[in-house]
Amino acid sequence: MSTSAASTLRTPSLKLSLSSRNPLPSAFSVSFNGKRALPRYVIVACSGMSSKPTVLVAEKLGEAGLDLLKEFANVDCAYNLTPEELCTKISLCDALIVRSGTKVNRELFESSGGRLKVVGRAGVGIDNVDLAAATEFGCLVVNAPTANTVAAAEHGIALLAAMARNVAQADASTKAGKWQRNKYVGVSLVGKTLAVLGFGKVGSEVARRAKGLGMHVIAHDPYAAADRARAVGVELVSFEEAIATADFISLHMPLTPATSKMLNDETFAKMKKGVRIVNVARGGVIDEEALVRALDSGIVAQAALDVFTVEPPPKDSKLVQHENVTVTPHLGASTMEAQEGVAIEVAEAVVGALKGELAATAVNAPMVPAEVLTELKPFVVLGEKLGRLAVQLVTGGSGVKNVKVTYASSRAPDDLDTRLLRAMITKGLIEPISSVFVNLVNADYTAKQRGLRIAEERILLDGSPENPLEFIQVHIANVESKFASAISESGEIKVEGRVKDGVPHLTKVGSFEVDVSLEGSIILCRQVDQPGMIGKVGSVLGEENVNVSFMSVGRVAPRKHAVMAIGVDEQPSRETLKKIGEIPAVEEFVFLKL
Ligand SMILES: NC(=O)C1=CN([C@@H]2O[C@H](COP(=O)(O)OP(=O)(O)OC[C@H]3O[C@@H](n4cnc5c(N)ncnc54)[C@H](O)[C@@H]3O)[C@@H](O)[C@H]2O)C=CC1
Ligand SMILES: O=C(O)C(=O)COP(=O)(O)O
Repeated sequence: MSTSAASTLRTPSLKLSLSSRNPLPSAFSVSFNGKRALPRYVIVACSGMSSKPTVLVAEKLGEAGLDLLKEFANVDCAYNLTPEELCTKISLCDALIVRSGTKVNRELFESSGGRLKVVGRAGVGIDNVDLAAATEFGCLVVNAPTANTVAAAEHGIALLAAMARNVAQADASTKAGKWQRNKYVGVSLVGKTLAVLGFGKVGSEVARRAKGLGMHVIAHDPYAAADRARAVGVELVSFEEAIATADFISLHMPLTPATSKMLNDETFAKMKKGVRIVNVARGGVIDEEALVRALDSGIVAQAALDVFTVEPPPKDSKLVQHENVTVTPHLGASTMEAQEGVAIEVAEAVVGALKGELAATAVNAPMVPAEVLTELKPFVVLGEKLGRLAVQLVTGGSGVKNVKVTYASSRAPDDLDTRLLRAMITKGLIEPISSVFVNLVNADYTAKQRGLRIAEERILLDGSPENPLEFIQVHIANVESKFASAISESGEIKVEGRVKDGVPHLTKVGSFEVDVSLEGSIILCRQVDQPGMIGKVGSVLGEENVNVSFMSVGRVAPRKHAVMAIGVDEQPSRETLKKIGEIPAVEEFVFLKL
């Protein structure tokens, strides 16, 4: 009998696997290579694939990105598929890469039959991806948020200048053989006020460039930091002030329910007469019919649009055809440099996700800084195992509905990000009792769907905050337990665990203190405390060649009740478990698979 299985473990590098072929995988597996350098921001993705995965590239992607993908996967470049063709193909694909032209909707996830595990958006805006559906289906969505920023900003500035000087209209007129120098007198940019709406990556780059053109730049962004704006020499103002004072407005916010049709009849009415508008964000942030009315009435003197509510817009679109409107066919990100960069950025994210590594640009899962993740690794494993143990102790009652997780730490609550822990505890709680696959992406969603309420509680401990956590407790309320001793004084199933030398341990069951490494499986056994019990149980297991990896006894008082926790490497047969139950001093016992 070995007393510890922990000695061979090294610091694990976290690798979460998710296999679509196995509905109940132990999907959160730890690899012990310890070699990988983690990216700055990390997120857990998924793969348990044995053969080469297949990546469907549905829109044109730069060669450098394709080369990266080909090193790891079978790459199917199939552009201009109809939605029906895409739905048919998707069931054969593990990952899909798109730009803004493909609708990645619920139907597509349904058609994938659970195989699609990663969607890569080769660009920023993910409004063409149904994130709720992706999350429900446990599909990670990654994007390429940085590589096209400058391209979009440069296009915004190009449109601003072209609009102010009627470049497109004058070009068409000149090519038509006319020479209309008086008709195309423009307006100057210098000294004019530009309101940047959405002071994120693109917005701030536009602001920087506009300052260089001598414009007075203000910005509105409810979520942007004032000091970041100040650093560019830009004042953050309210939406009302921005639209009322601007000579030019440039739009740079994402399309969300909150920003949809942000510019509409009501807001156009509050603008300075003769305002000029640039949109390289998303068509949907403008009510396009209202914009036509504002152009006709002269409130808006000119507009320059790269993006439209429906792309491509109808041929007879009044907006596109309007003589005071300059249009481009969604070219913001379309420079050679940006497309090469975006292709590499998205290909790296998709390959990493398929390998089960931690992706840097996840959109529908929490991003946890690498330093934090490195610290939390063993606690994440502990959380999942405690969830698994706790739920297996339930035998009846009103269902697993109310779970409380207690984190005891000497760190201030702000210093402890529990999202990853909560997700993996949820996984541990749900997977043993359902056929649902739970990962970091869909954990909260799945819990909600099942009516499982997970309340989190912190206990602030004195002492050194060196370790992120002292212990984690999982409590399940309003249930009966198949191991009565697991019910705590407050009437709930309670299990507690700690990390010792990097290895998760079970340290409390109900009111009984135990100490068993959380590996393999566990037998919990309550008996009348008396000499020889360890030997008796050990020899029953030994007879069947079941190796005991760890054993500990916790008791309320000498010669009273004691709970023995036994870690076993192999699963004992029914007969062996029955023999343990028949040992006279044994009052109850349970076998739990981790
Ligand atoms: N035309 C094109 O080819 C391209 C278009 N884009 C689009 O440009 C937009 C901005 O992209 P990034 O700067 O990379 O994104 P980002 O996420 O860095 O910036 C967006 C900013 O909008 C702000 N915002 C959110 N709601 C707002 C509201 N109600 N009012 C004002 N601001 C709000 C956010 O706080 C954030 O600072 C996105 O819609 C993106 O899809 C980006 C690249 C190319
Ligand atoms: O990145 C974005 O948000 C864009 O709008 C670029 O779209 P595209 O990849 O050119 O279809």
